[in-house]
Amino acid sequence: MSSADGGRVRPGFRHGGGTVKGFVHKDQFPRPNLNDSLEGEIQAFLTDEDQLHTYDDLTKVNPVTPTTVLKCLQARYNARVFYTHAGCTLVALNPFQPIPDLYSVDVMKEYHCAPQPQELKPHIFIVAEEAYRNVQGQLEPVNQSLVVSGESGAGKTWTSRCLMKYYATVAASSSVVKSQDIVGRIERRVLDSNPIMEAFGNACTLRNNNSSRFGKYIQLQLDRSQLLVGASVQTYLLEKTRVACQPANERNFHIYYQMIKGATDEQRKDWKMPCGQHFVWLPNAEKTVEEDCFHETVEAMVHLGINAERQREIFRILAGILQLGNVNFSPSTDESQPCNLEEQSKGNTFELLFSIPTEELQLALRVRTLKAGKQSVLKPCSQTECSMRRDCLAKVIYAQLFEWLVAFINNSICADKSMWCNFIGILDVYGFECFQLNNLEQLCINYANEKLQQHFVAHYLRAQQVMAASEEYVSEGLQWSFVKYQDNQSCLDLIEGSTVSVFSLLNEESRLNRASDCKMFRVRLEKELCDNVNISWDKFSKVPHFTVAHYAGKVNYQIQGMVEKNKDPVPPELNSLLQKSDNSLLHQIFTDKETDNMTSKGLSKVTVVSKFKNSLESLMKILHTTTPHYTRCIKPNHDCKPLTFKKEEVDDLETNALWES
Ligand SMILES: Nc1ncnc2c1ncn2[C@@H]1O[C@H](COP(=O)(O)OP(=O)(O)OP(=O)(O)O)[C@@H](O)[C@H]1O
Repeated sequence: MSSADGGRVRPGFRHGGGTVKGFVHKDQFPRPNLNDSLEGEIQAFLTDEDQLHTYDDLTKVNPVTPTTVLKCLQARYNARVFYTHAGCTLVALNPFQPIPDLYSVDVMKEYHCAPQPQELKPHIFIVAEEAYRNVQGQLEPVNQSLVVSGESGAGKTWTSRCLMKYYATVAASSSVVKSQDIVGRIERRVLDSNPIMEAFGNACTLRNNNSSRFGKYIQLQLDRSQLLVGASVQTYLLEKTRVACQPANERNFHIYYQMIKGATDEQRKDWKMPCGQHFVWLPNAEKTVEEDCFHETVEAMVHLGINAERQREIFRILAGILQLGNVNFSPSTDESQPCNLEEQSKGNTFELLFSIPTEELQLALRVRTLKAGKQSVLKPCSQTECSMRRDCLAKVIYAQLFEWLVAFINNSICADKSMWCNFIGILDVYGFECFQLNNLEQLCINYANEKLQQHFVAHYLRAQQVMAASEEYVSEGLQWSFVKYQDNQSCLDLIEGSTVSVFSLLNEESRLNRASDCKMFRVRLEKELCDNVNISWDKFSKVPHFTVAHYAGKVNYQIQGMVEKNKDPVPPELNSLLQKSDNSLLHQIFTDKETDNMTSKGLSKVTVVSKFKNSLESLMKILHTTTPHYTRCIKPNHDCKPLTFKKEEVDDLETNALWES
């Protein structure tokens, strides 16, 4: 998610919160008085440099230390080997360039047809095939989850796409039906959901040119014959603020650049977007990324059944949002600078794009309606308030449009429940985040990671118990022992607990909706959570914050703005305005649902954290009923340079936590 400065701070994770240290051979325990001998063992292991790339499972490395493990990964990377097992986890190193034939249909078939795929070279297709075979197997649970994690730019989206392509190939139902109708083919439609969701939900950031600004869980539905018959997508926490505010040197969502770069003259005319027009909300438009391909998005829309008229409505809405960004409410000393919306937007722009009368839009942005008993009082907004209302309008429209698209995609690809019996889920979630300034977005993301960490720990320990009991280890006379791991339940209780927790206090403050909520939230946090060891404060800090000791390290969260973000208010005037739109899509997405959920003050009855917590709980429930498979993607250098592995830059917090001992 966004960071004001884009810079990533490395918290003291090496000595930070507890983590799963995994399962290491007893002889590998680094005891304080054996430091020298451990150092000796490390050096001895590293001497055989030519052999390092041959370790296809990091549990075979001896001793297991961050140094030895990273050296092995580096050696493998330099030998162009990008996948390595780490016990029950697959480690995927990002090559940052297409590798010929690594993911071809022939390679898919090789893994799919192999009697023992795990005997082939480590590959994401081993994970895919194992999950696929488990679905057929007798072992419960037969439903599978593929959890893909890693820091921004590590390759999660790429990996998820690879997995989807694998199943769309090996489990293709159309080849059986021999359908010639490519547009109607379910696997084609499932794959086509990717370019659409990426166009609307991904953006070029400092860390990744194609960064997903939302989390997603895709469920691939299989019938009795193991054929792919449908899919459904659940998304989490779209970073909607990006539409009206882009961090320095980053871009807005891809779709906007696709539109300005790929539209025909006719479309530009329709969207009132003449060539050369400057858009405040479209920074760094000169930067072109691979994902700037409009026709691919449109083609995918067509395949999924979004007809020309709907597309037109969608693009008009998007163009309208862009025009909003050019509306300026600050007083101008320049007399020639227009001050009303109509003049600023050159005529009837908003009437055409949003299908709402300009005067009404102007009124909704500039005037607040206060209820005093049965009477309504109109109060002009300050310039700051006007700008906030404008940004809010843009964000709420974009977020609702995204939600509508996801629902449309689901309608188009979801199979009737009677048609499928099992599923393979693919979870692509944002990794643990720690910036110089962190706020509600990071708190939610890191909370999700705490949840997944807990799930991983439980699964990891179960897997290790099975492994320890396996004949292989017994026959080799190896003794294994658990290394201390810290249960992160107390940190989860701190964040989400039902009695007194960060979320419960935040929600209370949000509901009270008092003017001094930031100060009150701080006071209450300090008072009510003063005995909790997982939270601390630096009372002398100029920026009020609290620090949470997460499993991957400590993170400071800024208190300023957190309550407001949690309330996520939408002025009621804006909602009623959008409901009046003659753009049938805009009208539809604002009619049913939003109003039911709003209080008269424009506050959502469900706060951001409650909504997120609920959706995460549903996800965890699903994960608990499946057999999980973990893939950890690793970014080998900060600058996304092809084939470059910089050990010192592999600072993925959770990855290090995995093999630190
Ligand atoms: N296996 C791969 N082979 C070739 N290139 C890859 C591979 N994995 C990732 N990449 C490259 O790395 C870029 C970043 O990967 P990706 O977008 O999947 O990261 P991410 O982990 O999803 O990041 P974010 O959290 O920001 O969304 C891709 O756009 C692609 O160029």
